[in-house]
Amino acid sequence: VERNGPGNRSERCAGWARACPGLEAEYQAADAVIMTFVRCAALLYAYYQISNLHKIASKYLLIIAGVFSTFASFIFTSAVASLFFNELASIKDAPFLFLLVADVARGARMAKAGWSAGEDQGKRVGRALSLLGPTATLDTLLAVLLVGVGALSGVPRLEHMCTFACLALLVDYLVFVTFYPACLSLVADFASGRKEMSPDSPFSEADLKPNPVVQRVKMIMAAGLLCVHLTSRWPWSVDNGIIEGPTDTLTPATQDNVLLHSYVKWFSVSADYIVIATLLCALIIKFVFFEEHRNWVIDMNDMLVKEMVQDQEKRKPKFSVGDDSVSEISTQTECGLEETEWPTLSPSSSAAKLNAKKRPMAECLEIYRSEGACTSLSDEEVIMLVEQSHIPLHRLESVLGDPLRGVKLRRKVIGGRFQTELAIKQLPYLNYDYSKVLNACCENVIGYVGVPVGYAGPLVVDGKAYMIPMATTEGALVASTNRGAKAIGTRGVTSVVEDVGMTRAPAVKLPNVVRAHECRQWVDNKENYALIKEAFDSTSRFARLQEIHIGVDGATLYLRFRATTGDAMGMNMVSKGAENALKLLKSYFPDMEVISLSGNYCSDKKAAAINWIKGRGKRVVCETTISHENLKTIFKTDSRTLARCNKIKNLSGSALAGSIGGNNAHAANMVTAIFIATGQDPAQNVTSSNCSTNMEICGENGEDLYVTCTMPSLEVGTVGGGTILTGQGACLEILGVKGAGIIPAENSARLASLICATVLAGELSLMAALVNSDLVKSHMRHNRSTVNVQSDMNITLKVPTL
Ligand SMILES: CC(C)(COP(=O)([O-])OP(=O)([O-])OC[C@H]1O[C@@H](n2cnc3c(N)ncnc32)[C@H](O)[C@@H]1OP(=O)([O-])[O-])[C@@H](O)C(=O)NCCC(=O)NCCSC(=O)C[C@@](C)(O)CC(=O)[O-]
Ligand SMILES: NC(=O)C1=CN([C@@H]2O[C@H](COP(=O)(O)OP(=O)(O)OC[C@H]3O[C@@H](n4cnc5c(N)ncnc54)[C@H](OP(=O)(O)O)[C@@H]3O)[C@@H](O)[C@H]2O)C=CC1
Repeated sequence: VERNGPGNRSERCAGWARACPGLEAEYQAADAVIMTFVRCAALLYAYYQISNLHKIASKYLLIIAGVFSTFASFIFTSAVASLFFNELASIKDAPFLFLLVADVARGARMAKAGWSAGEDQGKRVGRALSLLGPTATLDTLLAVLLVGVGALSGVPRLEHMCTFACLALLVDYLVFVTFYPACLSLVADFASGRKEMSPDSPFSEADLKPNPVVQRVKMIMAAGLLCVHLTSRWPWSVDNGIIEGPTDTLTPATQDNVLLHSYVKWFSVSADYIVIATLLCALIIKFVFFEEHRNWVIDMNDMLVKEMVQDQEKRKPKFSVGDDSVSEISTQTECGLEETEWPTLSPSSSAAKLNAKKRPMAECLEIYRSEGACTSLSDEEVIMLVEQSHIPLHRLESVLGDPLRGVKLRRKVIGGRFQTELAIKQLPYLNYDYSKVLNACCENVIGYVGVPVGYAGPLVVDGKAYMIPMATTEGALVASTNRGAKAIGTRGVTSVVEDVGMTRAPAVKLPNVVRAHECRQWVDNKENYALIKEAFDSTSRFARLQEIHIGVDGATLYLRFRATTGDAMGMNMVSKGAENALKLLKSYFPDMEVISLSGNYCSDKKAAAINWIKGRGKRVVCETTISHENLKTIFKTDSRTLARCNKIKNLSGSALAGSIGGNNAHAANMVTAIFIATGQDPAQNVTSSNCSTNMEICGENGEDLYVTCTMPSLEVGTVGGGTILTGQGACLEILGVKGAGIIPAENSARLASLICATVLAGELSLMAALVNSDLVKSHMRHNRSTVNVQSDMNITLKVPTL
């Protein structure tokens, strides 16, 4: 390659790591233009990578992969480059180059493998490396050959930069296959167990498998480029026509010429930097203010939503009925979305809409299989794959890497399959954090049901006033509880709580009653119990076995494991512990058969006397005294009437009905409303509503009322289960019991005492309504809507003629 410089100077400037003499002096306009172009391209490429990264992985991965792989590789490259380049400072474009060659997405994919939930992160990183390694090798080879072409360009600075870029690529590759996975395994190990850092979608090896078609194209390109390099760098072709000129032949200029030359040089350099600076500012502004991200963005769709809200008053929708997304959004706003909170629609869904042409099935399948995900497929294409059973409908969230888009597409598929589009559109789905639901609270999600939350209070419990959130659709319930809280007043409720512990009772069968008896005796032995306890406790940081109570039925044993579970309700925890304990027991009794991990002697979610008698979860007792004055003014009754009714209704009536744990008026009402509001398992209202309400006259003249509520089996938690959801978490926060307490079970015990105190308030108020014959009247006022209920006038009762 030959190049003529100023002053008729010829200079050979091609080849690996060969310095270009007089580089600074020969700052040409072409050089500046090319360099500006390269820098702009680098910035745009980096911007593209950053704005696309979140599709691959969560923000943690973005931070790990982005910061670590770019920064570490840059440091290593600079260190290696200093061995080849005398003046490292001359490579001032190195950062730009690095932006161009670094493949952050590759790093993010591997990070995802190490970060996904589950065990053996280290192994998965190794597996990811074995899958990504060959592609990374081919990519690096191809990139080196491609960038190496720049080193033949004849533009000095570009040649210099390309040489550096090749070096950077090789170092980056070495870092990626050695240092990076090692660090990743360490970080993943360190972070394992921190649930909040788990990624939003599980690791799938398919994510890492390369597209074979692309691989083949890359290999052909690499072969072609190799030929170019061989012909350009082969000794006989390089020698041909090369003039090894003097290194510095600048003609001495006049004073004016020198000045003019420096102005021109200054201007070209400044212009170069002005272009870069302007581009950088524009990109930053675009990214911060106009770009679409997962959690905070206003995109075009949101603008449509805003317009819809504005149009709502006029009741004239601007959009055609066929526009599915808009009509759904319209439903949402009518369902009561706050106008300031805009739903986040997935970037891919809006992008997908622009991609009007649906690609053929085979092509979509190839993309899905090669990427292991559907991020680059349009909504229609994804639905096509679902309908052809290539994607299970319940895996939508994970293959899309976008929970909201998963829910949205499932609604479409279900709506189409069962002709329920119109009904499904009435079900809200926007403005909800589905990432918390995934793998924790619900499957096959198509939306959510809003339940109104009211508050009762202030209710004073153990000297502190609380506002009690209650989620219910039973009108009059909150009003009633509120009245009870008012009557209790500042005297408040006093509570005592005992952490009984959660139970799980597997049913195990032995060959005969003798063996069953031996087994029972073995478990009852203190030393053996210690072994079982060790096995049980090893499964959790918080679950601690307290007792194994054994029920016998012939040769079948029911081992009722009872364990405290910190601030969690604890069903998953005790089940896990019991399973491990059974493994140990089986090693001593190989002839023991585990019939079922739950033998109904626990007893969970079914009415059973055992929980009433032995307790389950938290046992709470509350008491208060209502003054004669409050009974008269607030309840419009007196202590004798209430105490008498309580005896006849809650004690004798329930006994006559054969009720167990039902010596109360409506404890289940308050229990369930608070359960739903605070993310408890609603099905556990069965056992949790066990309550004995007692009322006695008291005071000097027997005009005050002493009331107690005893609830032996409140199954509640402030961590785990539905408590992690945003709204439910907010209600726990209102009560000041969100998450784990400072001492284990502190928060869950407080929640239990608040529920029992609320039950007491509700019991009082309903009893008062009953003795005053106010029940029907109040429910007609608070509990009967005129919407959707046919007017009485229009109903004609047709009496059949005989
Ligand atoms: C979880 C399964 C279903 C897995 O079951 P599996 O057999 O491992 O699942 P699979 O991957 O082989 O898939 C089989 C099918 O299950 C469904 N399926 C599979 N995964 C999903 C998903 N993510 N979303 C939606 N559907 C799913 C789906 O239909 C799928 O077919 P496909 O559609 O793939 O052709 C199974 O292990 C199971 O049923 N477990 C029991 C869980 C349960 O019932 N829990 C209730 C709570 S327990 C309780 O509260 C009360 C208690 C226990 O205390 C009462 C007592 O004392 O007894
Ligand atoms: N499996 C079953 O048979 C049944 C399950 N359920 C469902 O189980 C879920 C509730 O199970 P549950 O075990 O309560 O909750 P989780 O399964 O969510 O377990 C609680 C998790 O929180 C961790 N944790 C962190 N801090 C604390 C703390 N301070 N106190 C206690 N645990 C803490 C525990 O750690 P660690 O891992 O160390 O234990 C555990 O991983 C509900 O969704 C319910 O619907 C309901 C009935 C039956």
